[in-house]
Amino acid sequence: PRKIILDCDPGHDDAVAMILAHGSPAIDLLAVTTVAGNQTLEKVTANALAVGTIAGITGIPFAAGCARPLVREVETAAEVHGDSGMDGPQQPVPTIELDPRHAVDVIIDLVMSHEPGEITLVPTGALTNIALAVRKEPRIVSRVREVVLMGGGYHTGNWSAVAEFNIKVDPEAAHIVFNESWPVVMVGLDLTHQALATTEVVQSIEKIGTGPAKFVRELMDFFAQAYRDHQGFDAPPVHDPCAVAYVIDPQIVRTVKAPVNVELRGDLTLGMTVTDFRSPASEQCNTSVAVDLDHDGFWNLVTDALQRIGEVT
Ligand SMILES: Nc1ccc([C@@H]2N[C@H](CO)[C@@H](O)[C@H]2O)cc1
Ligand SMILES: [Ca+2]
Repeated sequence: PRKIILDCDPGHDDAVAMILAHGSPAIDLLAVTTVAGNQTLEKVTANALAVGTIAGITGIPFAAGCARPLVREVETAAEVHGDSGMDGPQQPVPTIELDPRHAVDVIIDLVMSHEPGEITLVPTGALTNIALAVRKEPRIVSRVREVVLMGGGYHTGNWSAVAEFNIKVDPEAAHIVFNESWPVVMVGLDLTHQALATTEVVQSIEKIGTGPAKFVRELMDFFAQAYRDHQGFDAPPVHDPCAVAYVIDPQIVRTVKAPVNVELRGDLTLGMTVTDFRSPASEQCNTSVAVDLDHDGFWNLVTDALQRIGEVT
């Protein structure tokens, strides 16, 4: 199985990413780390512990990271995720303890204690923790197998006309991550807007009939309403598990090699992941962007993971 660290800001879709990573036999989830984004660090961390409790994610470190972006002020997405950051389902009292270490140190400790090329980083929130980890311990760059991040978009934005939330809330961190020499796979909105939780999808999840499945169904109900009200979508795009799905089965997501860099100075374009498709990418290009999703294949991974998790007492 692929060893991953999931750095997230739960977040309805982060919660599904956690459950997919935990339930998939192709993934060995080594740690869950949190970063401020969808809601404050305190709230997204409480949500991560709640999801871990509901899905039975025990025996691995859950560690909180940065409470704000490297340079800018915190910006949350409360209108989409609600005041708790994961509105909708009833939240359990967490039975999982938070690791006392900072997320950045957990990431560094894990990467430096495993063989080079063993660990894949899967950030599904702002890139603040990843950028700081690189600055504190630059040697992780050559040891990480690849960074598969949910964020950005080559022709779409959701936090401005041209920028995506995870990148735009901490563009300096994103600039650092995209400009290191490690392989980066950008699973952006162009891809994740294909991962719609349609009525059929939600019904296939509900049919599983377990507590975790009910939890996901309730998450989707809230997310669907928020996306209908604020973004004019009939069904909500479930962004974050797409990054995990790529690690599970790269066939599920078609990618194209292309140079990507992050705009830090534009008035209109701050946080844009500028992608250069003009000519075939050079051999040295270490970034690729996700283009096409196998929709049925993707949702089958999610329902399969929920089936494998089964009931959690
Ligand atoms: N409108 C909106 C804003 C932020 C997010 C979060 N940011 C990413 C999508 O932009 C995902 O990681 C998701 O958790 C989703 C929707
Ligand atoms: Ca997220």
